Amino acid sequence: MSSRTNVSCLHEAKRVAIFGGTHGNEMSGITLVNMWKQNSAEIERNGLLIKPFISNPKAVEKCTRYIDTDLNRAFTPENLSAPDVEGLLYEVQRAKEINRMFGHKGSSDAYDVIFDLHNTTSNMGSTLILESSTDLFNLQMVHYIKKAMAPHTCSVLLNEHPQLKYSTTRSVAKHPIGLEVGPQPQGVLRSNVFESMRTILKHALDFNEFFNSGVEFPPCTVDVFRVQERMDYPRDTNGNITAMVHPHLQDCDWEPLNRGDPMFLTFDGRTILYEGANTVYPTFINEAAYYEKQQAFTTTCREILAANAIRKAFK
Ligand SMILES: CC(=O)N[C@@H](CC(=O)O)C(=O)O
Ligand SMILES: [Zn+2]
Repeated sequence: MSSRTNVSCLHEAKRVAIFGGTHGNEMSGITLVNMWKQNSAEIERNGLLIKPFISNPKAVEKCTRYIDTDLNRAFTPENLSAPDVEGLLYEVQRAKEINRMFGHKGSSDAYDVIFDLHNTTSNMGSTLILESSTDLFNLQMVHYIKKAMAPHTCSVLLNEHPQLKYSTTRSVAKHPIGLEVGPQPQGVLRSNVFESMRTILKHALDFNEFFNSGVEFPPCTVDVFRVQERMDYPRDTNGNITAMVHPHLQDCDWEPLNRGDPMFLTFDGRTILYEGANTVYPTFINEAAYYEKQQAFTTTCREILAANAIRKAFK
């Protein structure tokens, strides 16, 4: 036992998976994972069992986001407990398989960490996605990664919203963490995006190795962007889109959007302004995969999270 009371002692995090191809057209994660499946030297760390894994191989083969339904929304209690009958949607079947291999979700047998590698068509740069503001291990990890990446920025998106949170593939693990790097078109590999993702993952694995070796991480704070609201495109009565993201907003992910700022440009040249009372920080602006989800961008607010000091509990 530590003589200090302010250090949280956490269970060691030994089993770590790296998922690529949760969406079959996001090429950086797919390429990195396939590379590491062939030669894992780069991702090996002392005291860690690391498994690179293609999560939606059929979608990867077709270079499409999904076959029947979005795998990264499929890890609901209903899907995971559905009986194994013929005719299940491919991704529901796959979610059940992944839950058996890396879960079970919510149980003590689950993998410790799943890094899920994604690309966005939005100009978000390097982003880490968290699902909980109270996961000390993940908060300390993103703090470590942000520091290691400096002077390059690495934003943290906190998706903890009661209605907007979704049942991700990584949610099977005790410590789920998403990596979202852009801009990169679907089906395209860009070297800068590929290299950023590779560097973030290197730092993430280093953190994990240090933690398991017994290193103590001091208290820290993390600047995050907390998911607030989904904004849809303007539509006509038939549901067809009538406007585009305004040129002043396009590519301005993470930059403040104030009341009265341009938001959309209609096809007939009219500007639609943002009318919310508070300043928000938009992200996933004009993400290609979100047209089908009726989402032009996500608004977030800034928040500073504090994390206790942590170290591994001695057995
Ligand atoms: C563009 C994209 O696929 N983004 C991911 C974000 C995440 O992993 O939470 C998704 O919607 O599933
Ligand atoms: Zn994705």
